[in-house]
Parts: sequence; C-alpha cells; structure tokens
Amino acid sequence: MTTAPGALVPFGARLAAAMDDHGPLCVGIDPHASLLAAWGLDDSVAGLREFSLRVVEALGGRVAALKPQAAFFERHGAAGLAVLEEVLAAARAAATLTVVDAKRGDIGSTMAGYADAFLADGSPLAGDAVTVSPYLGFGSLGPALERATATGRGVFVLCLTSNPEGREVQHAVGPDGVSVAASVAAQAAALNAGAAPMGSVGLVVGATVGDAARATGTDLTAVNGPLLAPGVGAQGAGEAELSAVFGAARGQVLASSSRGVLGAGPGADDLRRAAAAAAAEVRAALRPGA
Ligand SMILES: O=C(O)c1cc(=O)[nH]c(=O)n1[C@@H]1O[C@H](COP(=O)(O)O)[C@@H](O)[C@H]1O
Repeated sequence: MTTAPGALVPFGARLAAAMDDHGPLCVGIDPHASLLAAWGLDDSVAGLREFSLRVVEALGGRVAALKPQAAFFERHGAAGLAVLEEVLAAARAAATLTVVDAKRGDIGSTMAGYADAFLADGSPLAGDAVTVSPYLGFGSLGPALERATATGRGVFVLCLTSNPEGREVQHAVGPDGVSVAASVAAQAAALNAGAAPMGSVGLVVGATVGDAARATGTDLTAVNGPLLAPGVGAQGAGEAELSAVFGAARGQVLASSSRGVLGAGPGADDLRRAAAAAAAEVRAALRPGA
C-alpha cells in the first residue's frame, strides 16, 4: 500500500498490515487478580502496572494487536487509569496496535463523550480502536463512528458475543424478520462499503458461537471489516471452532486470547512461546497455507 506522506492511514488498513506481518492474533491484557497472584504480584496498582507492562514488553512487535480490558484498570480508580494510559503509550512505542476493550454505548450525546475519551487525538485513553455496544441502537454509535473516521481509528461493535447469555438479545428477531445480529452486521457492512483492504468498523463475533451467524442470518462475508473473535484459549475455542464459526469470512478475523496466553507468564520467553503457539493455531484456521 502506498500512502501520501502525512496522510491518515485508516485503522482497517493498519490492522490488515499488522495481521499480515504478525498473524491474525490479538492478545488481551486482562490482569485478573488470580493471574497477578500466579505471577507473584500483589492485587494492587503496582502489581497491575508490573503485569501489564511486562506483557507489552514481551509481546510488543510480535502480535497483530494488544487488547487491554478497561475494567481491570478502572477498578483501581484514577491510579488504575494512569496505568492504562502507560500501557497504551508503551504499546504505541512498540509499534503495536491497541484495542481498548471498554464496551461503551450510550445515547448519542453521551456517546460523544466516550468518543472524546477513547477515539480522539491527544486523549491518553485512546488506543487504535475501542469496543462499543450497539444496544442503545446502532445509530447511537454515530459520534464514535464519526470520530473514528476523522482520526484513523476503529471500532469493534458487539454482534455475536462469546457468552451464552448474549443470544437473548443478539438472536432476537425484529418485526422486519431480521435478527439483531444481522442488522448490526449489515449496518457495519454499509459503513465499510468500498474500503480496501478492509474498513475500520469491525464486529465482535465470539469464536465460541458455533453456527450462530447462519442461525441469525448474519452475513459475515459481506462486512468488509475486521472480525474480532474472543474466546480462543480459556473459553475453549481453537482451530476447529474458528473454522466452523467463520468459514468464508475467515480472512477478516482477528482471533483474541487473554488468559490462554497470560497464564504462561511471568517469564517473557514463556509468554512469547504461548503467543507463538496461539498464533500458529489461529493461523492454521484462518489462513491455511500462509
Ligand atoms: O469484546 C471483547 O473483547 C469480548 C467479547 C466477547 O464476546 N467475549 C469476550 O470474552 N470478550 C473479552 O475477551 C476477553 C476474553 O478473555 P479470555 O477468556 O481470558 O481469553 C475478555 O476481556 C472479555 O471481556
């Protein structure tokens, strides 16, 4: 891809390049208290900082993206948010894309506040993309979508989540006969139309959802945006599950694992080995022959 000097490269293009370079694996930074204990760290801000920065240090420049889960930082208040800021800056310095997993969603005027926090240039909490929730109506995400476009960032909209409870909302069918998930995917597809190599409006589709896309009439092949697939590793999904869920859409998938990789720590080499094994497994499912 050639780009004019100084031109904004959209998130979708940056992620596609990172997936080509490093394989389609994202590692989630989920500093559970139990993981901190297993690493010999306290469940404190100092432990949180040590854990998260060690993950960035070990895996920065080696995976397509890192995905810090905001809740584990927010639970420590301002000091925890300061650590999240540091983690995002460290990943940026390591030239590694970040997805802030915040799952935000609110009425449009408040969504603008979240867009300022997670998608604005100069915000210390802005990574390269953020996870958002469409359950106040897809249109309520407008301010985030506009801000992402303006700043070359991306969003991942929850579509078919990896937890079994998600079905009661996502599989529901509206008066027009279209499921909620299919409607979310179609609206993302419309926003990504014509983007190459792919657009910046991604979906979250869990690697554990089996045939949910077919069952809900959700056309993942038409999305033309990244499909973030959590559920690899600790939630039980692997090569077979990824192949079954994504089929012909597999080329757009960024598979994500948190505990499955983090549990191998604290040693940097152990983390790298676990990430490499996870990357090989997801590559076999998503890019066979690559
Ligand atoms: O948006 C997410 O990242 C997400 C969506 C989803 O459907 N399921 C899901 O597990 N996640 C997140 O992905 C991570 C999964 O962690 P592990 O189960 O440890 O790999 C957690 O941070 C979840 O919040």
